[in-house]
Amino acid sequence: MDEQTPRLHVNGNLGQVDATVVPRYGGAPTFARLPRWDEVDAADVVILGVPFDTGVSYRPGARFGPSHIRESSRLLRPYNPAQDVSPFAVQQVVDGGDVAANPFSIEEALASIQQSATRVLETGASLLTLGGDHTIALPLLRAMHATHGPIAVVHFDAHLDTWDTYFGADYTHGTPFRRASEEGLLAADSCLHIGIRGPLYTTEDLDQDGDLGFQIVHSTEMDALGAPGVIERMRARVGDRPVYVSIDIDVLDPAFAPGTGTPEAGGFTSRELLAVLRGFAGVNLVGADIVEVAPAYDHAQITGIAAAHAAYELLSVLAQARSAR
Ligand SMILES: N=C(N)NCCCC(=O)O
Ligand SMILES: [Zn+2]
Ligand SMILES: [Zn+2]
Repeated sequence: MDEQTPRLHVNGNLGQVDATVVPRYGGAPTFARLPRWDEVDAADVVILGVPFDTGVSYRPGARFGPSHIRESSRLLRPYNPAQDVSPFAVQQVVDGGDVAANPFSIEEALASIQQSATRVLETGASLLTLGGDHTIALPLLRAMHATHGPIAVVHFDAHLDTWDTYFGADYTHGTPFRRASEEGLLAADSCLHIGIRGPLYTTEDLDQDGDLGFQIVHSTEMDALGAPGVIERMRARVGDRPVYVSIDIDVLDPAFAPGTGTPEAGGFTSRELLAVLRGFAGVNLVGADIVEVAPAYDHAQITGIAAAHAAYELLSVLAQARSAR
């Protein structure tokens, strides 16, 4: 540990740089100004960045997502009143840096991402990944499956991402959950998309998605169900399976997340997303990603802040599980 940097230190866990001593806008931009992985002996949760966007079909730029989310996370404070937990005090959370993903070979990038994820999971730590485009969910699910068996994916997105191919390519940001399903990585009767909306190619997109076993909470259902109703649907769907949460930031309305590659009108507010994420407390959450943050289209860190807060709620859910043990 850098002796010069005053950090919060609770329950033996090394926390954030003390913002009462070192102003938040200074110092290294690890997520929430947490320690790096190499600054602690052991970690309970590792945050990994995946700067990769070779799988996008429209606006590029999500390769800059990890650094933008980290920069946008400097203001996060130690205690989360919404979940009554201090996510960095009851567990050791660290920033594991970025995966070196080849921008010119998608398959090589997928292998590197899976390898880095596996390295985290082998230590027994939980993994939270900051993307990157949605292609990265596939190698992350490969690693999750190797550790936990069939995974119940709860997928927040405007898009199904169960399309077959784009321009003949198998590995793209519109196809990760089709590939994951074909590879047998998913608990087919327990997966759920939340926030789906917008124009499709044909009605077959929905039929094929249903054939793979997915269920959908459409964005339009939020008004009638509210966050509590969506949480109820999610909890009934996943039961006590190992759950992986994949958040495409475009699940939010472009008003709340302009900085993304394939925006669609009519999405959730950030308040709605955060409320649904809090509903994962008590669910067997084994890992998560937040993807598709493309800072070139962002303004005033709107999208980055939404992503950072989504990450904070997920870390708080993991903290609750740990303190309940
Ligand atoms: N944003 C993600 N992950 N996928 C969107 C793909 C939509 C399309 O190109 O038609
Ligand atoms: Zn999307
Ligand atoms: Zn997506």
